[in-house]
Amino acid sequence: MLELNGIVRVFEQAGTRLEILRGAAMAVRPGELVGLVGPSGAGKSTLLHIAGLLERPGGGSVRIGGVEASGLDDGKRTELRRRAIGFVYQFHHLLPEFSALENIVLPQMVAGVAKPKAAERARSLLAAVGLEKRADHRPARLSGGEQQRVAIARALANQPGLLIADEPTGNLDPHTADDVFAMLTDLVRRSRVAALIATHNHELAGRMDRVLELRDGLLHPRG
Ligand SMILES: Nc1ncnc2c1ncn2[C@@H]1O[C@H](COP(=O)(O)OP(=O)(O)OP(=O)(O)O)[C@@H](O)[C@H]1O
Repeated sequence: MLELNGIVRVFEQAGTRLEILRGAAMAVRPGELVGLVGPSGAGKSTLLHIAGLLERPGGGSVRIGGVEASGLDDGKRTELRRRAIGFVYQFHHLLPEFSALENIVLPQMVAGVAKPKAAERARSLLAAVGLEKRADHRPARLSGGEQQRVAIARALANQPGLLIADEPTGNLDPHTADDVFAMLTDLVRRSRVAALIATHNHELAGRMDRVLELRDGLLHPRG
């Protein structure tokens, strides 16, 4: 579902060249959970931005569902990103003035799904993350773990083939992180999404199918 080859990214800072990615390569299959670890500043977020078509690499190939993204113009890249990729971040980024249900309905309506169908899917996703009774709550009335569950349901609203998550449980206490992570992995496996998840939590990383370590600009299999 996701294939990266020879990914290069160089930043220029005050006259210094920072070679953050120097030919990183990886692939994630449908239903597979791949963990991404590495020291702070190694370039994990940069790699996720490139894999998520939010940033263009300085070199290399990004294929999403067999489509080579490098040759696409910005409009086509946005279209591919909206159709094929769901994102979860450390902070939920839910819209505060909308309910949990509406937060999951809206991205579907943007993608052209009619409201009744979008609401039906949103309800089933809320049930899948154990929040069917919280459908009408605004984010401020949900706990941190519940907010993150809604964010995960929202990321899966348009049935993406690829889920990209950057520290999805990084803002939660250890017990809640554990619960949310278990729910995320279960949902990913059941919906056959390919998932690439960056985390500093080595215990959670160890529960994924594979772990890749980003070091010196390259990806190394771990374990
Ligand atoms: N737009 C930019 N311009 C210049 N340097 C950048 C830019 N974006 C990232 N960097 C640098 O690239 C390096 C990698 O950053 P990145 O956020 O990808 O690391 P990370 O592995 O996700 O770190 P952390 O685990 O701390 O979140 C850092 O040294 C950062 O300062």
